[in-house]
Amino acid sequence: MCGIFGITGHAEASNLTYLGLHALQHRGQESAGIVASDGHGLRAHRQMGLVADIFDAPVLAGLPGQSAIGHVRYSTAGGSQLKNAQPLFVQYAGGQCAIAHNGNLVNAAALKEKLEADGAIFQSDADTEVILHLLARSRQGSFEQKLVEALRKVEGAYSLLVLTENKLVAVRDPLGIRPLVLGRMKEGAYVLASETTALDLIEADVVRELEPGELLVIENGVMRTSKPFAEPARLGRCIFEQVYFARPDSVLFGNSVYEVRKRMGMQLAREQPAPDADLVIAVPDSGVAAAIGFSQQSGIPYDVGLIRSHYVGRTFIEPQQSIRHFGVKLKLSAVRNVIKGKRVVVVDDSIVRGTTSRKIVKMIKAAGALEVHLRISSPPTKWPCFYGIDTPSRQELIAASHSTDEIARYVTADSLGYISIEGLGEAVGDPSRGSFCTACFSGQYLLGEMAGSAQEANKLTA
Ligand SMILES: O=P(O)(O)OC[C@H]1O[C@H](OP(=O)(O)OP(=O)(O)O)[C@H](O)[C@@H]1O
Ligand SMILES: NC(=O)CC[C@H](N)C(=O)O
Repeated sequence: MCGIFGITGHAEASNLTYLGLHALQHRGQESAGIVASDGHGLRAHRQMGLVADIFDAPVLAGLPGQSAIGHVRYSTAGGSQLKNAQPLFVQYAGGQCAIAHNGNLVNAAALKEKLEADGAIFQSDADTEVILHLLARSRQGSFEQKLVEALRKVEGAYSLLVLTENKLVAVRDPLGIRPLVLGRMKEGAYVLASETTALDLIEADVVRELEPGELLVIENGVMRTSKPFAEPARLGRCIFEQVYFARPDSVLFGNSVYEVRKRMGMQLAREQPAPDADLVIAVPDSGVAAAIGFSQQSGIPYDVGLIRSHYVGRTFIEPQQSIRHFGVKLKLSAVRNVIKGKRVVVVDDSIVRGTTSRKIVKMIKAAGALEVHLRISSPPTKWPCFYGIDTPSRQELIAASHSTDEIARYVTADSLGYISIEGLGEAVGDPSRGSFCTACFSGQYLLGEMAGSAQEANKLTA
């Protein structure tokens, strides 16, 4: 999913970027990087691993300047390798330029093939690099015009931060698939981040979300915006951000993520009750808000039945299945005294591959539960995402090939119930779901060429 953070007009730009990336670590754990500008040139530091392990005082001191951008990566295009770590950083005829990208471009492979046939030499496998090549080759006059020309050629999801010697540019794709929010510090510095939680940490005020199709330039402390640089045909905000990705303390697409998740849990309790249960527990972390909502709606008491180790990250976004498998066991353990002898409702936000649920149900039964009723606060995930979530093929998605009853048997639950897609729409405050992309649940990919590319790619990987 990736997290991006940028700041301009602050003497501590790279230190604050470090803090911002820390707050966005849940969006990507594979690699991280910061590129800073002192007004004359750019300096970069990128490495595999977690933010806290990569950056220390001497490294940050080597990134001086009043502007910086940073990235935490969860790979969706290109392997989990240092060469694909972001921000990508290049020198071209127009000067120096770094880019940090959240999202996924669906026509990157076709564009790359054309650029390579024309002599371009790529340094990474990441989709993001095509934007830099298109920008460098543009014959337009200004930097912004070159960037807009490049962006008109790409399709898919992109929230971007672009840094040059003297400009910080922020862009959100016309469908507004991934989030990007603008903030301001008391001293006047402008800040941009994937989620408001990063602004809260550095005590910046939230100004507003970037609009879909907006391009915003900050240069010498002055901000100007061109909106839209591309006309939005419709909105396609990622509903899975609300379900799983974002931190619950963030305000996303105008709503508190915590409140939205709690409403999902309440709706789930109305649609999929478990009247004879004694106890509601959550699969931490992303199932907690929904479990509290389920408990409040149903009147069944909530308790902490699973403990999460603080030293293991998110298992869904680990790149390899083998690590993911192991991660679940390492990460969660059951509280026997809470669970023993009870009929337990277990609430989680999603079942993607089924790895987590199967292990958890077994763990809870081993801890002495009489019955386990699994309740999921999103509909069955049946379709791959091409816009920034790493579920490239239908084979990996258990609900693509199994009915709810079959999944219940596979995970050894006594019952399994998902929220309906209509119920999810109610919970996110958009009953028609017209402003969201729900392709992972509905198979209805976004309109136009993107849908074509996505379905084509789906055929290739199915
Ligand atoms: O069906 P699966 O393929 O196992 O994936 C689904 C699980 O992955 C996520 O948890 P994760 O550990 O990534 O994140 P969290 O700690 O934020 O809940 C999600 O909350 C589900 O529990
Ligand atoms: N998850 C993301 O936003 C990934 C960004 C970009 N597509 C990459 O793989 O590096």
